[in-house]
Amino acid sequence: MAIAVAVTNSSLFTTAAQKPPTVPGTYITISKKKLLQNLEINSGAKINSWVDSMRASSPTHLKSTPSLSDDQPSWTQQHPSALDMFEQITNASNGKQIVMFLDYDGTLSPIVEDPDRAFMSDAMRATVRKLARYFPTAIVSGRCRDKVYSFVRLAELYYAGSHGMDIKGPSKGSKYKKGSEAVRFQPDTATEFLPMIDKVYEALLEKTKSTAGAKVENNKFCVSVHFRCVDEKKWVELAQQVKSVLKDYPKLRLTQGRKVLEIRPTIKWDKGKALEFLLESLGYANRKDVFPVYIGDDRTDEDAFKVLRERRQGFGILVSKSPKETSAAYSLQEPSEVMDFLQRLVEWKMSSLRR
Ligand SMILES: O=P(O)(O)OC[C@H]1O[C@H](O[C@H]2O[C@H](CO)[C@@H](O)[C@H](O)[C@H]2O)[C@H](O)[C@@H](O)[C@@H]1O
Repeated sequence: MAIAVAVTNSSLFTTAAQKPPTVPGTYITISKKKLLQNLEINSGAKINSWVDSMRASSPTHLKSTPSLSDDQPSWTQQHPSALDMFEQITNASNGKQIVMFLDYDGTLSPIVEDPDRAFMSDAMRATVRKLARYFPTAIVSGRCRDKVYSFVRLAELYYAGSHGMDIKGPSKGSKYKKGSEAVRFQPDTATEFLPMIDKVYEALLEKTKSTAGAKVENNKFCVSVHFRCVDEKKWVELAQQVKSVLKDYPKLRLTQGRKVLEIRPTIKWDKGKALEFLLESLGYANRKDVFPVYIGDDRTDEDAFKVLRERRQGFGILVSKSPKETSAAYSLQEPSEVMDFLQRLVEWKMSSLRR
C-alpha cells in the first residue's frame, strides 16, 4: 500500500508550532485516506488484506512508507525533529499552558518482544516525574490502565488506559488535580462491552494457542493479539484464527498497532476523544491559552494527532525511525530522544520561572 502525498498551497499547519520548515509556497498534506484503518472483520474481507496490513505494520516492509517524488520535501523536512525545532516549539507555546500527553509503549519504553517486560527506565521515570511538576501530564495507552500504571508508577499523573476508554486523574501529589476526588471516566457505551471483551479474550486464547509465539493480552476494554514473535509464515494462520473468533462479534472492530491486532468496541471513542476529555477535565475545553503536546509512536496515536490539528492547538510528535504517514507535526526517533525532549522542556520551564 503506497501512500499518496499531495502538495497543496492551503496549509494544514495552522499554528506557528505546527508549521514545518518553510518550503517556498507549498505545504505537504497527507492523503485524506483514513490513517487508522479498521480491518474488515466480516465475511467479505479477504484474509490476504489482513496479512498485507500486518506486514505494513512492520517498518522492515518498505510499502508502508509514504511515496515522495524527487521535487517534494523529504519526510524529515515535513516532520522535523522536535529536538532541532525546540526553540520554535517553545516560542509557539509562549503565554500558554502546555499540557503533556504521552503514549507508553514505543514512546516512554522501548519496544520489546515480551509485552509484560516493557519496563520504563528509572531515568525516564525521573524525567516524567519532573515534567509533571511543571505541566499537567497524562499517559494515554492501549494497555489496561492498571497495567500501564504498574509500569509508570507515578501517582501524580492522569492515566487513560484501553485506548482512552478508562480514565483516572492523579490520586495524589499533583497541583493540577481538580477538586478532592480524582477524575474517573469510562464511556457508558464502553462498559457495556466488558463481559463481551472477557469472552472474546478467552476465545482468542483458546483459538490461537496452537500458533507458536502468539500472545493474547486482556486490556480490559480491548484485547491485543500479538504477532511479534510469530513466524511470518504463520501470519495467515493467525489471522484466520482471529477472524474465525471475531465473526461472532459484529459489535467489535479490529485495528492495528505495532505487530499487534487490537480488538475493541465499535464505539466512537479513541485516544483523540480521551485527549479532549482530559483537556475539558483540566478546565481547558474552550480556552485559547492552552498548548497540548501529544507524543506517540503508533497508528492509534493518530486519532490524537488529528484532534490537535483540527483544534489548531499545540501539535503531535510521532516517535519513529522510519517515514510513516502521520498527522503529527514533528518527529523523534526513539524513546531516548523523547526523554531528551522532555528534559529540555523541564529545563526551559525552570529557567523561564527564574527570569
Ligand atoms: O498505546 P500504547 O501504550 O503504545 O499500547 C499499544 C500496545 O502496546 C503494547 O504492545 C506493543 O509493545 C510491546 C512491548 O514493547 C510489543 O511487544 C508489541 O509488539 C507492541 O505492539 C501492549 O502490549 C499492547 O497491549 C498495546 O495495545
